[in-house]
Amino acid sequence: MSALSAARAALRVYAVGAAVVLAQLLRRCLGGFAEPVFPAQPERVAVVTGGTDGIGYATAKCLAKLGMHVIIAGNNDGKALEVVRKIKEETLNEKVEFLYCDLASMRSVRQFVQKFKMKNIPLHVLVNNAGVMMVPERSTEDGYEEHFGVNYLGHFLLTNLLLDTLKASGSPGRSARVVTVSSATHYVGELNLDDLQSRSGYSAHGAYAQSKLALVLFTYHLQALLAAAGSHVTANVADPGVVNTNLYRHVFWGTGLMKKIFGWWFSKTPEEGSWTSVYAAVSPALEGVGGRYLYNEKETKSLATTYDRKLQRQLWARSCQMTGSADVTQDASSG
Ligand SMILES: NC(=O)c1ccc[n+]([C@@H]2O[C@H](COP(=O)([O-])OP(=O)(O)OC[C@H]3O[C@@H](n4cnc5c(N)ncnc54)[C@H](O)[C@@H]3O)[C@@H](O)[C@H]2O)c1
Repeated sequence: MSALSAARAALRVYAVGAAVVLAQLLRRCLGGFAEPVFPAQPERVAVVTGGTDGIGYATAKCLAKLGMHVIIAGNNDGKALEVVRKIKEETLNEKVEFLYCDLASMRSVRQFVQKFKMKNIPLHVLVNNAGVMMVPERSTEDGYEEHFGVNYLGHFLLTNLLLDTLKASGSPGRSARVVTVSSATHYVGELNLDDLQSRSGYSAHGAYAQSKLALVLFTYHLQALLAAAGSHVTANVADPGVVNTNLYRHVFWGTGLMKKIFGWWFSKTPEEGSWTSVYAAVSPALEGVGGRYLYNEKETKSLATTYDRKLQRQLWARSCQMTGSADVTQDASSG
């Protein structure tokens, strides 16, 4: 990517961010974000990636409050004990735990799944929440560009490895659910199938937006495969809006400063940012409903390209190759 294309990618990301911020400010002036009422979820099990921080923490806490057994899958093991203790204390739910999972390592993702499966418990909700944003050019353990590797491929592999458990846990009228957290930046993302790893030139903004676009394409294709197989599992995308978290630690210093000073005013709180994920995870209105892009707890349209079935299939096939995964949903649909 040339310097000009990188600057264009950055401008596009900032433009979409500014549009979301303006809409959020307007909403604040008109009364703000009202906390939705979610039904209790006893006997249900959820895995939340990146649940030690930000939106993931708020999601894990909210699900625990609803009575779910919550397993936080994360790489922030330094915080794990404290986070689990806090959630247990605040929700009076003892069924909260942490299992190490570094999405930048396929080996770690596989180990996580192995440990999870050894528990012999069902899985009703998988929230693919963890993410990195605008990190300097770096590679994952497996040699993939970090945004693509962590945000997208790590979750692709995790979901595929957990699909059999999700399928066994869903039932007619009570589907298991995959919730994948994307972002408004997907609207300005471009998926370059010939250069998914940004080898021809790196733009942190472009790479983040591409990973978030890939997650939407992934979700829609997953939903199509699950529906074709008659599985009682649904897959939806949640867009949290602009949320006051540490995700912005790598942004341009001027933007970071603005966020520090005025963030409380124009951003959602992590709790507000988690509501769309929780809505996707538990709302009765979404029973049996998949393949939706959800924003502010409502369905909305994603970028036109995300509905391109051919592109979805191409990305899926490439992702199977890159993660060394069998196409388990295909197997299931034919079996
Ligand atoms: N904050 C926002 O404004 C915003 C906007 C749109 C979308 N999102 C999305 O919301 C999700 C949560 O972001 P956040 O704002 O809470 O950020 P955050 O930085 O507060 O939390 C991110 C979490 O992801 C985890 N994580 C990072 N790398 C990981 C790895 N290799 N393996 C496992 N876990 C890893 C971190 O440990 C952390 O727990 C992300 O997917 C982000 O892209 C956030």
